[in-house]
Amino acid sequence: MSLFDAPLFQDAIKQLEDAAKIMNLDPNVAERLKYPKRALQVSVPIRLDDGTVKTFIGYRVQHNLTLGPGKGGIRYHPGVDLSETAGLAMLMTFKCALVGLPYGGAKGGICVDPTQLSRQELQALTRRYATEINMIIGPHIDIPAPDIGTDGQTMAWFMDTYSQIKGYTDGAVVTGKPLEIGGSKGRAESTGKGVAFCVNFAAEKIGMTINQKTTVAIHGFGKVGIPAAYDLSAQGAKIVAVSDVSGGVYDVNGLDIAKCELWIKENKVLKGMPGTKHITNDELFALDVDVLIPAAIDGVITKENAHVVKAKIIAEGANGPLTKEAVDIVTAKGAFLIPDVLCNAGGVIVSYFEWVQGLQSFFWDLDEVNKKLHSILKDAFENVYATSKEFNCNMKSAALVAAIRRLEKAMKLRGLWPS
Ligand SMILES: NC(=O)C1=CN([C@@H]2O[C@H](COP(=O)(O)OP(=O)(O)OC[C@H]3O[C@@H](n4cnc5c(N)ncnc54)[C@H](OP(=O)(O)O)[C@@H]3O)[C@@H](O)[C@H]2O)C=CC1
Ligand SMILES: O=C(O)CCC(=O)C(=O)O
Repeated sequence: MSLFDAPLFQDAIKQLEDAAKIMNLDPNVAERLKYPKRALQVSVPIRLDDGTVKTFIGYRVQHNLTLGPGKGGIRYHPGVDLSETAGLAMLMTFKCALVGLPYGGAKGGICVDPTQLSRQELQALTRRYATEINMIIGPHIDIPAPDIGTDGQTMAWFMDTYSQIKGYTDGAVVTGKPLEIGGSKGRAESTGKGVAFCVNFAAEKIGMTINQKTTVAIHGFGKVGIPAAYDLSAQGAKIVAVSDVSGGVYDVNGLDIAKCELWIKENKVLKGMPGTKHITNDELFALDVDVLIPAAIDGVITKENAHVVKAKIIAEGANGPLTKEAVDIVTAKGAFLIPDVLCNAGGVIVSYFEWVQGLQSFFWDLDEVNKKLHSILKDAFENVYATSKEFNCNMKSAALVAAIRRLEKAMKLRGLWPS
């Protein structure tokens, strides 16, 4: 697999080219943005509980560092490869630029199924990976965070390993840490909360109010899907379906989210939850709901199934859940699409708050975190919406245009690209 092969990377390039055309972007800037600045592949050998040694392959890619240190999650998933990681790093560049954070874009990951490893093996994997990529990370170089298959515990092991190498405790090297070791209030729920904020902003634009009549389906019931479900159901919306790899559970009267969360904690998968109807993930996409939130993995809505989507608002909680062709189909049908780099930016925004708080050793209360999150997302949403009107394009293209505008100015001021 080359750097350019993954569908997500190719899709990111297509989005970039599309935005470049719309905004008549300087071709030198477009050319520079097509390539990651730096990509590191590492071997991560660990001793398994049975005494054998197994080697996993890990990556850290920094796409563009014009605006500041690299920022982006670490993914543990069997689908991780260099090209997908590079595509995700590119999306992080656009996301951070769009919401005005002083960060560049980066992403990392290991090709592994974390559910097949014990806690001890996961700790060994994380510590060895942190050691192997140590040379290109740091609080002012590149700051990882959780993504699919990783969590606060992963960040704690990562931060501890980095601190051991440095010889002093340095929490600002990662975000998404548990509160006890310098995490921020609100980070764990921030991505899902941001998705719920964006759904409300979009609803307002199309004259919809989120209330007891609103129906919602959520694909992916993890760190993004769960808090989004809680926030929207707290507003009265009926979450009629949620899903994981085993498929979905459906209740026309609305699911009890706390019960779903408890069920998954005890049974690992949603399938079989009493009092609900089992549906497939494909059936979930086709539900006649007001809001569809794909919050699992990329490339799940394509030109093959986009035509079955009926939702009025599609909120991209995941990175790249709709391919470019799918975005064109659903927006042509009149759906309001909230693009990933805006919709799921709540996570990196509160990561930024965590980093700032950690560097200052001065921590904020939850209300302050959530107010600041709302304010940044609202401004970014209005900017993307206004850009979509200015260029007569969909929200996906508008988000990239708005992000690249900011980035282009910074690139030219710094003179970091060949003129
Ligand atoms: N966490 C964060 O702060 C941020 C995450 N994101 C993006 O959001 C998405 C989800 O991340 P996150 O919630 O952290 O990940 P998690 O690992 O916490 O949850 C992922 C969820 O998606 C489900 N899932 C995985 N593969 C499939 C599939 N093929 N079909 C259906 N469901 C599937 C998982 O099911 P199961 O548990 O059964 O595997 C799980 O419910 C990713 O695209 C990520 O990049 C974006 C911004 C920030
Ligand atoms: O919180 C962060 O730093 C990054 C989160 C992330 O990986 C993402 O937004 O896709």
